[in-house]
Amino acid sequence: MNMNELKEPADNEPGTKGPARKIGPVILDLNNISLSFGGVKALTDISFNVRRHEIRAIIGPNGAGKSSMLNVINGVYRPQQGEIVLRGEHRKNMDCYSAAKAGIARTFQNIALFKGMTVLDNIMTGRNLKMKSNFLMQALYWGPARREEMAHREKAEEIIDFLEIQAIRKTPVGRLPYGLQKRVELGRALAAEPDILLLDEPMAGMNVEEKQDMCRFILDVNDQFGTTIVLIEHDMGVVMDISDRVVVLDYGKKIGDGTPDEVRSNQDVINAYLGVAH
Ligand SMILES: Nc1ncnc2c1ncn2[C@@H]1O[C@H](COP(=O)(O)OP(=O)(O)OP(=O)(O)O)[C@@H](O)[C@H]1O
Repeated sequence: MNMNELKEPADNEPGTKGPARKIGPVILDLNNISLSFGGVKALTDISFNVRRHEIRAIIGPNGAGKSSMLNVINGVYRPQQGEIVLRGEHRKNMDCYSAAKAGIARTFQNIALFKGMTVLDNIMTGRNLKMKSNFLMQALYWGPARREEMAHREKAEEIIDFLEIQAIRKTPVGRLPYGLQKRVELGRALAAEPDILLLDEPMAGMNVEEKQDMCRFILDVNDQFGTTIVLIEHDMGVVMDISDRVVVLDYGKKIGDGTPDEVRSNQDVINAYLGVAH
């Protein structure tokens, strides 16, 4: 079977996570994306789509181009070729600000939090784009600014409850173990109330128990908030368990695309993971 001739999943067909979940229409389309850094071709003519409410994994060996792909989606990198279609709107180039405004949030491979600030304050930074009052109003903590701040804090507290981190809400992030810092980073991304959440190796460096917790939170975010999730993950067990569809990159090229079962039995994918010479 040719993995590139991917069958579009119908609502709730096997491979989706359960009867309550509805995979919707395509929300994000990446068409013929190519990206180079000088002589290094990070991505070559990559096309795939993401459907509303789905959990879409990007996998591949080290250096395959996975992080570059996320960076293209949220406008950190501008591809030399190709285009992004977000909710039917063609965007030749995406920048970070417009991606965030369009409801795309992300976490990073290496934790990017303010280590000296508390969990609550770090999560509050995720509300930045939603804040309407200007710096002076906030500094004076005046009228509408005060009401607005309270509403944002309430939202941050809701996220803290959701992620079960009430006990550490006042703890500086730098003092927390790695697994909890990753959870706080997820919290900060959720604070932006994203429509599409990009997770770059959310379980890297975690022990088994921490991975199980993170899997549960990712599935809950997807179920309860309906958030579309695009994740890079090296743990194949996790990828195969929680993803609806998986795209596989190798040396910047797409070598597979399909349900976990389809990808698992794709010979090109098996070769890439076994290190068969090109
Ligand atoms: N900013 C950059 N400048 C130069 N080369 C880069 C840059 N970012 C990525 N690359 C190169 O692009 C290629 C793809 O890198 P990328 O980080 O996207 O791969 P990856 O699949 O995420 O790898 P890993 O699993 O190791 O994180 C690699 O050859 C990498 O060295």
